[in-house]
Amino acid sequence: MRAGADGALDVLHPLIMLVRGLARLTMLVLRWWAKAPKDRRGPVLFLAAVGVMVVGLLPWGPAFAVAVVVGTAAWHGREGARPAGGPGCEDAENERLQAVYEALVPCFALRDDPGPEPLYAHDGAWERAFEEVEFTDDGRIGRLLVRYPAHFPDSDSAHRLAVERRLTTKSGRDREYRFAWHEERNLLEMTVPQPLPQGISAQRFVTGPGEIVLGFTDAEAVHRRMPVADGGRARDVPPVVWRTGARSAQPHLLVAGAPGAGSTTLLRSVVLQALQHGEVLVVDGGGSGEFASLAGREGVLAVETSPAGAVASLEWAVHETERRLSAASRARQAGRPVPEDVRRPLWVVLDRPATLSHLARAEGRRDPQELLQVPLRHGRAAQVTVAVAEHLENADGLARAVRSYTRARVLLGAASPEETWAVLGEATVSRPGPDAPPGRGFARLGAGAVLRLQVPAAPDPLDDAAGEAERQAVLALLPPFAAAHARALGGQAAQSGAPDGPGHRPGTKPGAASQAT
Ligand SMILES: Nc1ncnc2c1ncn2[C@@H]1O[C@H](COP(=O)(O)OP(=O)(O)OP(=O)(O)O)[C@@H](O)[C@H]1O
Repeated sequence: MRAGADGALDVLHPLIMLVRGLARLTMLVLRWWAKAPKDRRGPVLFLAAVGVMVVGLLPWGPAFAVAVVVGTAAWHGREGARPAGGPGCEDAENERLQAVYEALVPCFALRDDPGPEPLYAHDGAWERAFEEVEFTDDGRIGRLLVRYPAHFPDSDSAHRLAVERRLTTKSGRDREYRFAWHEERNLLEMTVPQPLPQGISAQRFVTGPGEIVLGFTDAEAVHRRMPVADGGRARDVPPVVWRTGARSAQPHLLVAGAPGAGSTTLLRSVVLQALQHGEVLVVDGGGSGEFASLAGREGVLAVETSPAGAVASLEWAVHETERRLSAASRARQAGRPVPEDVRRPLWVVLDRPATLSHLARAEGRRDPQELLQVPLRHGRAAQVTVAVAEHLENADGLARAVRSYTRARVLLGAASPEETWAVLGEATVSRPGPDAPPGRGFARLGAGAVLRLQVPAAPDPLDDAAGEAERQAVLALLPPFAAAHARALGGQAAQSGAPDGPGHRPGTKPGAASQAT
């Protein structure tokens, strides 16, 4: 019985294909008709009638015309119905698109539009407004190119956000969307982006001096490709590279994130890269010991976890910044090259400083964040880079200087459009989906585009719960322990006239001491 039905279907297949193609062609014509302005319909109808007459008068014209129609219908009907569909599929798609259109009417329609046929009206058809539409295999909108009226204030982010919100709601909130506003053509493109490169571990990235890989982004968002090792395989991925140093327009970094979204991991990844060419002073305000693996390593000046230690180390960083500035200025005046110890990058890395400031105030001490003002303000010229990470919910505990001078920004995890605006200076309704892994978010360097970001995995190597391969990757990047380093640092600081290195404990390794407490 079943074999018989299959046989009949095989015999009827060309006919089914033709009928399907004819139905699709008819839909195309009807859609065009609904979409076309009234004043264009008449002339086109007239031209079509003339064409039919001319073809009818030619000797082989009708036969040729039938052959063209059959061929076109066969071509259009060659692909079967999509899984979501069958005959009802197009109806369902039309319904979805009409719902999206209706949702956009309040944003785009003018109350007393003088035009005879406004693009957006409550009884309007989506066909006129949506230039291109693509559906995914499961019947959901995958891409939409929306034409909007010229009066829409597309440079106003609140208006843009309202449109993006409605599009997201009507297209399904459980997915991430990317919006591209083409202001010069009054077009808005909504796409569902491909997943970002994931699971890439910390490693020696192929970068130039002063370049730090924050993570990886969409292929179409950046031109650069970077070879990385991913689970034993080499692949090229599009990186988000932050340029630091004297020529950088964004010399300092602020990472804000939901708890557990991976901001500490990003700082650790930054420190591992910074240690390749410079020295790092770490202040761990969370006090959870997540930077303990760095203590005592070559190039790590201190790992402070207490308000007292943080204040002492940051006071040293202030003096060191000033020393570098005056040494560089003296060298330039004398026509000498800037000394090597002034050109060597110094990093001041703070995780959760708001907590530390709170504790310092409670203990009647100086707020450690106050001391960041000098490195933030003058660090660029002194090769001093500041990187700060804070939980979104504590972002109001960040000092003004931190908020003003950190122009490289990263936002990790779920955030409201308002929080996104506060961190990135641009609101977007798009957010990592519910299944997004930690380390997913957005990056913005200065006034550049907001880029989706996946941070490489760089877990605390002392964390037993982390994956073995990722922990080993971090351990392989850690510099060796430096027993003599603290003594050298004390001597160098004494020579330069600055206080005795971070923590003011001459001859000791302040980071190791303070981490141990
Ligand atoms: N980019 C990443 N890739 C893989 N795992 C990650 C990534 N970022 C973070 N993780 C994992 O997610 C967990 C939380 O990370 P992390 O401690 O960095 O987040 P956090 O935002 O600093 O959290 P907290 O609220 O504890 O301060 C850890 O187990 C970490 O290994």
